[in-house]
Amino acid sequence: MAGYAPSAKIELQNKPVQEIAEGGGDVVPERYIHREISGAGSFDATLPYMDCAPIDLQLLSSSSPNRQEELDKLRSALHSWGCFQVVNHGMPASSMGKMREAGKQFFALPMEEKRKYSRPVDDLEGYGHDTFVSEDRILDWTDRLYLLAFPEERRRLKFWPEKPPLLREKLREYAIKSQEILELVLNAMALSLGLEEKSFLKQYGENGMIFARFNFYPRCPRPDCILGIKQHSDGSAVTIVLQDEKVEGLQVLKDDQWFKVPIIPDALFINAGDQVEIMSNGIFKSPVHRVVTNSESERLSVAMFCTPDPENEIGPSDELITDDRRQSYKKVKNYPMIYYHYYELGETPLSSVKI
Ligand SMILES: O=C(O)CCC(=O)C(=O)O
Ligand SMILES: [Fe+2]
Repeated sequence: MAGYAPSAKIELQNKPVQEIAEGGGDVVPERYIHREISGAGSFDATLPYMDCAPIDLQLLSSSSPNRQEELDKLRSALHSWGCFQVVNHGMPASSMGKMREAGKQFFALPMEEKRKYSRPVDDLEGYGHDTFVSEDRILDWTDRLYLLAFPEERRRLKFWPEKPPLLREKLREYAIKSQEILELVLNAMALSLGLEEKSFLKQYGENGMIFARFNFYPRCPRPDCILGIKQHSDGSAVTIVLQDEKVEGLQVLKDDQWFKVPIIPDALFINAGDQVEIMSNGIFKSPVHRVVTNSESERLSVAMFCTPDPENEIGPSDELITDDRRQSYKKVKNYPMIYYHYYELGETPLSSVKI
């Protein structure tokens, strides 16, 4: 296969993707190649777009007579897609722009500057790329900066880049706003299912955490067989994604068909994570999604993974367990631990807690 270089495997597998990409040429290490899907048009640009109407967050949490209609829209989007785009979310467009700018400026820094924030092998936080214990896991064409961003007092600033100065300041603000959005969304989710408004937020707990992940996808010489992020669902309760303002790449699986997520200016993309699928007893889906690469443009996104208090027990709400709908998930604590264990092995984490 053209561009397939087995001999490069050991030498290159731990390099940042950005360095491989900057090396030029179309030879990429074997560990990035999805052989089962390689071939022209695998990640076809002609795929349909996800055609789900954006949700108005302000309306969801208002006392307007149109609120119920918006709650119904939310329930239907989460049931069929597991995700939606949100407008009127309260995140200033300027904050969104600054976050993208900060991320782009960070990845544009010289490697030695970025390496000051490298993720240690036994840690989740810091700058780095995929590392898998298992040799046969295919690697993602992305470099990342992963930081616990909320609550503020739990930040580990040694991983927070000093350059560009914009990053620390803007991420701090962005995380506080993200927590507000999360709370509104969890409450609306519960209400839309006829539950007590705070029931999901109570499960989430007061000691929940938000992890920010800047995903940088360099230009890729083989978009036909290399993925920016392989298909997965998120281990969070809710993920709030700030997409690149120009470059598409995110795709969602629904009924065995991939759909492209369109770029809607000033909207945020929100998806349920596995823990909301559990709380809703499977009524809401934690969608399988992936990111494709492209050879023309790099792409940057920022995902905010809203993660319940690891001490809290997460489980299907009692009211959602009925004669017609049996309990489909076990109660879990610290689900991300379970998630990473199965993800490493290439298995579906959520299956391990299904009854
Ligand atoms: O880059 C994106 O648009 C989504 C990223 C994503 O799915 C993730 O970080 O889990
Ligand atoms: Fe994701």
